[in-house]
Amino acid sequence: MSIKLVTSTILPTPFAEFRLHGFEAKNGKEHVALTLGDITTDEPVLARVHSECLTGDALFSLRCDCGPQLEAAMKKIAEVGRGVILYLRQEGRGIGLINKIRAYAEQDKGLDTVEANEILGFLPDQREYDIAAAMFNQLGVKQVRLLTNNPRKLNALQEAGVNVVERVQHRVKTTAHSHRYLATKAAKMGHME
Ligand SMILES: Nc1nc2c(ncn2[C@@H]2O[C@H](COP(=O)(O)OP(=O)(O)OP(=O)(O)O)[C@@H](O)[C@H]2O)c(=O)[nH]1
Ligand SMILES: [Zn+2]
Repeated sequence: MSIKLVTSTILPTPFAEFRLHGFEAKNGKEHVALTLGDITTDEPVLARVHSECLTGDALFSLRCDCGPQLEAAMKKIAEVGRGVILYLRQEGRGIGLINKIRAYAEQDKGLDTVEANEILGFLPDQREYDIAAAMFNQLGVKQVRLLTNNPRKLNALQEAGVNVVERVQHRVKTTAHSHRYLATKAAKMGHME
């Protein structure tokens, strides 16, 4: 999929002063990347490919681990002084915000996160990672150390042409609310320790 880097600016945060890059995809979707330091050298770059989760990233939801994972990625990158976060607008594993709320309503009735997607007619995970490869390329990133526990994401990124030289574990604390969700991801979606 074609995507282009449109504009960049400074983004001061509590963790570091990042650069914020705005991308526009051909389908009209807008994505962003945060970068810190010189990520264009040959040394592998600590990287996180984060999928949008409005409820977790912005509304402090305890149903998932997305918000703490995003914060942890920003902190880890700030600590080493160099890295990149791609923030992909693939809300709800690609089904969109309203459908994710529908899926949560199904989970309120007892289904797990995979069954809820399926009963609504979706695959458990509809995300695509081709744009991530294109974004890394445009940012000049050559090799990455990827912060993830998700084997599907790892494979999809490699298939899309991203040179992942290392998988870096990216676990955050489980809460009483996210416990079942995380257990289902481990059991049914192969998420790693
Ligand atoms: N459809 C659906 N999407 C969800 C649900 N809970 C979280 N999400 C979405 O799942 C995505 C995050 O996916 P995860 O599998 O948690 O994490 P990941 O980024 O793939 O894996 P890691 O790299 O290990 O964190 C975000 O787009 C969330 O909006 C849910 O119950 N149903
Ligand atoms: Zn989430």
